[in-house]
Amino acid sequence: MIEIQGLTRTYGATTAVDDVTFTVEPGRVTGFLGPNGAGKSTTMRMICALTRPTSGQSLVLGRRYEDIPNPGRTVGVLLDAQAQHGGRTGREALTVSALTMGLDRRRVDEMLELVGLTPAEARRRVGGYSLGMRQRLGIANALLGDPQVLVLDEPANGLDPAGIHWMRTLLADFTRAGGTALLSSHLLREVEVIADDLVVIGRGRIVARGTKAELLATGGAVVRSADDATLLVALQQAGLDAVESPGGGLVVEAEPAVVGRVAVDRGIALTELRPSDGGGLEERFLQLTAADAREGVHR
Ligand SMILES: Nc1ncnc2c1ncn2[C@@H]1O[C@H](COP(=O)(O)OP(=O)(O)OP(=O)(O)O)[C@@H](O)[C@H]1O
Repeated sequence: MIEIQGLTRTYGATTAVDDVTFTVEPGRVTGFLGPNGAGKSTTMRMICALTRPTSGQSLVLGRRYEDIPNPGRTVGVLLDAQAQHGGRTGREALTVSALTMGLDRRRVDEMLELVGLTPAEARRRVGGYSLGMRQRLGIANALLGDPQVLVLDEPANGLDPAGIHWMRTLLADFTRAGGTALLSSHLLREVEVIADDLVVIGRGRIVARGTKAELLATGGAVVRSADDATLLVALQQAGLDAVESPGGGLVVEAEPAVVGRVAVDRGIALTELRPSDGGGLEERFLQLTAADAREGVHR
């Protein structure tokens, strides 16, 4: 379990992480979702004691990370797959980690096989690896010490759909055995596929958390009309939380019937009206973070 309580980090006038509280449960994959610059990496770095919190704390299995002896045996971490030493081969990189942690070298071969890096690939220098291969190596490195907890920052970045499916299976096996997994992503589709629970962050603050099913169930409505600008004002005047969807139309935090009633009352012809659940987590995510996305970095 990871328990995060009131975690805050400021850089000068910027509050990168703002009073963040959530729990990552064992036996489940928790997706940490947010647009670029939302504060995911900073939060994960604070969990792993690489960044000092301005206030608040995080506990991994009841202890501060810095108080865990030989932490790689307890917490597997992948923070930046690109940052791996380019001059070493994949096998050498894992061997160095294994020796540092006091592990049997045989563990290296097991992990290479687990992440699907062939012996020939493992003999190549990491500098020549694709991003997907680096991610696999980084995951092998995180799993090397047979940890109970995984903290993975954007692990699916660079993986193709088959790679993402592979990761889902790998993390499902890990959590089925009682492991705790926290993984971040700014790509909703990845998280939708992989995670059981979700924590959504925008501009350093938690904007939603719950099981994936819960967040989808409270999805609101998607609406398009002959005059979206007028409809937006009408919905907001009716006290509803409505925002423009980057994909066109409006996302409204209300039942479709309520949205339809406002449109009828104002005489606005609708061209589309449906529960946003049908569009998956993406609309929900955009709806949740639209107001919180940092200017110019929301995608
Ligand atoms: N060392 C630092 N110095 C100054 N500002 C920082 C530092 N690290 C992060 N920030 C700022 O804190 C905010 C959150 O950044 P962070 O990297 O945690 O976001 P993120 O959600 O991981 O984004 P991304 O998906 O782009 O990696 C950003 O505005 C970033 O510019």
